[in-house]
This record gives sequence, C-alpha cells and structure tokens, in this order.
Amino acid sequence: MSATPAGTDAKIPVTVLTGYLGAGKTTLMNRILTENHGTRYAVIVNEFGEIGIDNDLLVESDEEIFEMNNGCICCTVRGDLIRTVENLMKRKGTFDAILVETTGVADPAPVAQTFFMDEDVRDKARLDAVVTVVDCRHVLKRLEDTTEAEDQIAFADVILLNKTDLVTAEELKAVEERIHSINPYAVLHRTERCAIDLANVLNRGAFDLDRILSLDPQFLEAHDHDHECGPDCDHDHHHHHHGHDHHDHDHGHHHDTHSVRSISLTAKDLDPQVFFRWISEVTQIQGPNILRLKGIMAFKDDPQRYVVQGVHMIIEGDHQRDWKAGEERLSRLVFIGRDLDEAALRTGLKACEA
Ligand SMILES: Nc1nc2c(ncn2[C@@H]2O[C@H](COP(=O)(O)OP(=O)(O)OP(=O)(O)O)[C@@H](O)[C@H]2O)c(=O)[nH]1
Repeated sequence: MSATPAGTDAKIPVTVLTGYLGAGKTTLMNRILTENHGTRYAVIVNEFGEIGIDNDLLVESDEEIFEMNNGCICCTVRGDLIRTVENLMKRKGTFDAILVETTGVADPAPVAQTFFMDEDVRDKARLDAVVTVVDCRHVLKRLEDTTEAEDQIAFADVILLNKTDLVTAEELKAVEERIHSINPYAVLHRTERCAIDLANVLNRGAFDLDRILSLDPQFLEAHDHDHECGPDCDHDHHHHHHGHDHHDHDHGHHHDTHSVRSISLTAKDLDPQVFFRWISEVTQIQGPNILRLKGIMAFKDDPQRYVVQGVHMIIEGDHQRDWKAGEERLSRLVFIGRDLDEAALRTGLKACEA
C-alpha cells in the first residue's frame, strides 16, 4: 500500500460489468454505447468460447471494442486484461473511461483484482465500480444452484434488478430481500431492459463509502443483521427500518456452503503501522474467503482519510481527502465474504486503535 497525495483522478475510471448469463449485460452495454453522456468509452469484452458473438450483438458505435476469446475470463484474463489495458493506455486521450464486460459465468474477482495488482495498470486506471445486472425472474434459482451468481452480487457496488416486467411485485420484493442479505452495501435499481439514468451506473466512485452510508446513516450500527442468534432468541427482528427482517436474519441461522455475509466494523483513530500489519495478516489468512473489503480509516495525527479496498488477498489503500471540520473521525471497515470470523475481526481492529 502506498500513500499518494489525495486527488488521484487523473486515473482512468474502469467499470466492470457482470451478471449471470442472459441477465442483460449486453442490453446495458448498448445503452452505454449509444446514450449521449459525453464520456468516450473503450470497451473490453470477454467471452467464453471460440467465436465472439457478443461483439456482433453490440450496436455500431465509435467506441473501440476489444474482444478476448481465449477462454473464460476467470482463468486467463489477468495477463490478457493487463496487456489489453496497457495497449489501451498507449492511446490515452482517445477515451475517458474503460468498460469491461465479463462473461455470464465469470467470477468477477480476478477482473477486479487486475486493477489492484498490476502496478502499471494501477498507476493509470482505477476501479470505479462493479456493476451487476440481475435477472429478477431467474436469480433466486441461480443463487440456489451456482456460486457465481452469488459472487457477482457480493462484489457489486451497483446492482440493476433487471427484467422487472417478468416478475410480480411480491417476487421482486423477495429478490430484493435476498440480494440485500447477500450484499447490503450495493445500491439497487429496478430496471426494465436496463433503462436507467446512466449517472447511476457510471463514474460512481464506488469506494466512496460515504455515499453508501449517506443512504442509510444507521447502517453500520446495524451489526446484528448477520449475527448468530441462540435457540432462545427473543430479539426484535423488526426494529431496523431497512429490511433486516426475517429473511436477513435467517441468513445467520443456516450454514449453507455458499452463503455470503457482511461484517461492518468501526473504530477510533488507529495506529497505521499496527493496522497495516493486521490487515495484511487478515487478508493473507482469510483472503480466499474475503470477496470484498472496503474501508475509510482514521489514522492518529493524520489529517486525511485513508481509504482501503481489497479483493481476496489483494489490498490497496490511498489517502483520499482531509477530514472535514465537524466530521466524526471514525474508522469504518466492511468485509463481505464467507466463513468470516466476526469476533476475531472485531477484536483485531479494536487492537489497532492508537
Ligand atoms: N423481458 C425482458 N427481457 C429483457 C430485459 N432485459 C434484457 N432482456 C432480454 O434478455 C435477453 C438477454 O439479454 P442480454 O442483454 O443479451 O443479456 P446478457 O447478460 O448480455 O447475456 P449473455 O451475454 O448471454 O450473458 C435478450 O433477449 C434481451 O432482449 C428486460 O428487462 N425484460
């Protein structure tokens, strides 16, 4: 992790578009390529299989489309993607942002990781957001029979609940609750044919936790939405105002093999050295289970907020901006993953306090 000055906005924003097979990724992509939003996109499409079809389904546009057909993005792309992005960068100035469409069955982690891992790429590009398109009609079934669908939701910063025309209001509500239980941090939008104001999707600065928190200020206080209740639990399951109802709560009760949960932690000013040592240890040991990690840290005697984000074992951080006058200096850290030891994480972060 390196501390560079705040304001790294010269970096090209990268939007990673995921979603299960047929969810509506190409539909969204076409909107992005045709609507008049003033941003020039370079598009990277990856497709599973030999012949690129998606490319043909995309409307004609001035954007450049790079297709990678050498296999599934989750196995091979890191090298490919790095090379593709590096080639693109040689033509910096001809586009303002990059859009990466992943295949329907891909685990988005390696794609996201590419933007943290490779130093050259990291210097020039920053992951803006992972956008996941969900097929409301089929998603609950896919969540039962695959882990990819769940990973894609867990990773998302923005989720389009697409194909709302194909479900009833009750079905839609059930989908929203399920998704919220997997990833309470993503911003959800209901769409039909991915019709949405693209400002909600592009250039989000997804790691601005503030934005998420501002939607729900009590969010981080609601720790108990993913805790384990004892058999004699008489907990008021309805006291949270934002959907921590039975469905969410149930999440902590059963241990199905692919259940993702989130843990949010807060702390006072931290000792940066102790924190960095701890967080790299945590990511080394629990990395495989950590799908996503994001945080805004307050370091002792540091006038600036320090933002960390990670995917599995890869983590990076940067100063973001000054703490504002009157703004509470609070360190906030969110983990999304499987089999995470909440008590240990909580104690661990606490021990980093200065
Ligand atoms: N009824 C309905 N159909 C939709 C909606 N959005 C997309 N579709 C249709 O769903 C099908 C799949 O959409 P795509 O945009 O190709 O989905 P994709 O995620 O790119 O699919 P893959 O590339 O196969 O993973 C197409 O026939 C779309 O026209 C929607 O909101 N409602």
